[in-house]
Amino acid sequence: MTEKTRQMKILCIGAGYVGGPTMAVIASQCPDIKVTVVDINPERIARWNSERLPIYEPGLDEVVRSARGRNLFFSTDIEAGIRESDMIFVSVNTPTKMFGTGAGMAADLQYWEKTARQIRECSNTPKIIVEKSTLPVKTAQAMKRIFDAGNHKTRFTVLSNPEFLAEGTAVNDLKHPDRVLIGSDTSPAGIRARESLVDIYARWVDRDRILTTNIWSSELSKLVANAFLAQRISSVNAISALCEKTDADIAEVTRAVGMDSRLGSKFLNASVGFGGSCFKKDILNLVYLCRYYGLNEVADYWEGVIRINEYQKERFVVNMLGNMFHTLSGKRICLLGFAFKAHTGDTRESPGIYIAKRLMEERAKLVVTDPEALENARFELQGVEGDVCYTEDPYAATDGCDAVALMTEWPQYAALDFDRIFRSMAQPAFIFDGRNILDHAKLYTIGFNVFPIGKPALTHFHDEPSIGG
Ligand SMILES: NC(=O)C1=CN([C@@H]2O[C@H](COP(=O)(O)OP(=O)(O)OC[C@H]3O[C@@H](n4cnc5c(N)ncnc54)[C@H](O)[C@@H]3O)[C@@H](O)[C@H]2O)C=CC1
Ligand SMILES: O=C(O)[C@H]1O[C@H](OP(=O)(O)OP(=O)(O)OC[C@H]2O[C@@H](n3ccc(=O)[nH]c3=O)[C@H](O)[C@@H]2O)[C@H](O)[C@@H](O)[C@@H]1O
Repeated sequence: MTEKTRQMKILCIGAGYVGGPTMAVIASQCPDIKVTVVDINPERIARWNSERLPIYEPGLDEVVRSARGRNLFFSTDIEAGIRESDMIFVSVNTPTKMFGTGAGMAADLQYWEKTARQIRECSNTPKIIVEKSTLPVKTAQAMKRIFDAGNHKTRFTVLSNPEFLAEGTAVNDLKHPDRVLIGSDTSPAGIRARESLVDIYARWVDRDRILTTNIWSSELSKLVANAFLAQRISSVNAISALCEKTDADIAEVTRAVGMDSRLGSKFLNASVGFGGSCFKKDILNLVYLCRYYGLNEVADYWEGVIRINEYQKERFVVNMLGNMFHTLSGKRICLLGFAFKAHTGDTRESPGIYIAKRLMEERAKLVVTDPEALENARFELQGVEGDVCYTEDPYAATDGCDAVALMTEWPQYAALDFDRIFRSMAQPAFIFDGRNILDHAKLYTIGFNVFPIGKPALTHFHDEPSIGG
């Protein structure tokens, strides 16, 4: 092949929830580009090469199957991948740092830095390095310094291209993104690198949805997007507490508020709290950055989003305890769902983890059920002292229970036969709907004592409540 027709080679370091699906979609949209995904975790790579992918994501199997072995490859040979690639996406994890300065707040950049050093050592040809992981603003500067230090072999150009996919809808989000964001510097090499990444996305994304910005705006926009999304949920959840005190109904309030076109109706569902690997860590990262720059009022403001989320989870437990006669000791409670949201098996930072631990502290006996997340649920709760068992069958899980606490909004849970469940439960039977997806009036009629979020409770204990249809 001549230099002109040489096949472009993309490498992605990090075969996780972002690296795997993102590269699978790029490979399926660009059959002429060779896409390789590498990881230090051999089991993960083996799963990507198997029929049982390491993550559950609707539509992902088909996309992977269409490209794997053709122009999509999963490998543990990171050095070979680096050597042969033109463009390297780095999609390693950037968790909250748990030690030293910034512990519990700053992003832990050790995986990123190790990767940067490895890239530098193994590169003999020019590389475009794409920040795919979510990173503190100014990381690209640190990366550039690492790449340039003692490097006389070749040139590196760093771009920021944060990912906005949400789990459960990742394939659709990647195929039809609201926007693609690419940050670069304005040197000729920066612009050239940016244009080559724009050209890749432009194969399937309208050019007017591909935003190009300076690199710091791009890095910061990712943190801000997540902070705004989480802020919306904490705002709704804060108001749900007020609704419960005033007999207002959070669904009616959010409908009325969301019909204002300036606010919009999406992402206004009250819940037991937000989870997922990113909202909390990215806001903490933002808070840390603000404090680092001496912006303490700004930091306090964003920290409030997390405080409300913690409060919402604790409120849920206290509500269960108070309504179940102030003791959960020895009571059997079913956690209906454990994933942090529906349509994923991911349980990272799932509110279910906190609720489960608190309920076990109260010496309740737990039965955890979830259609996709049981393996991860077991992992999250390993070593936690208490009585917990797991089953995929929701009817077996609720059998003999005193209470059901709905944690995840799996649509199949709304369609369960609650007459049957009620008959199999201890009496009085309680349902705490942490996602407001169940038909509360119907559950009440069946005989349950029903506790939604941000809506009047429906109980059989006092005067007949007005359930208002
Ligand atoms: N999970 C999500 O929905 C989203 C995540 N992000 C961001 O993307 C980044 C990655 O997130 P996930 O994919 O969820 O993480 P993940 O933990 O699922 O995947 C990261 C992978 O990187 C690998 N890795 C770590 N160090 C490595 C090294 N030195 N060399 C090779 N592989 C290495 C790990 O073994 C792991 O498989 C994070 O910064 C996250 O904030 C951004 C948007 C969405
Ligand atoms: O950076 C990331 O990791 C990603 O974080 C979120 O995606 P994700 O965490 O996968 O899922 P979301 O749909 O945002 O839900 C997050 C949490 O908020 C909860 N939620 C969501 C919406 C809502 O109205 N109410 C609510 O409680 C969900 O149940 C879930 O626990 C963002 O939506 C993505 O744009 C972003 O790329």
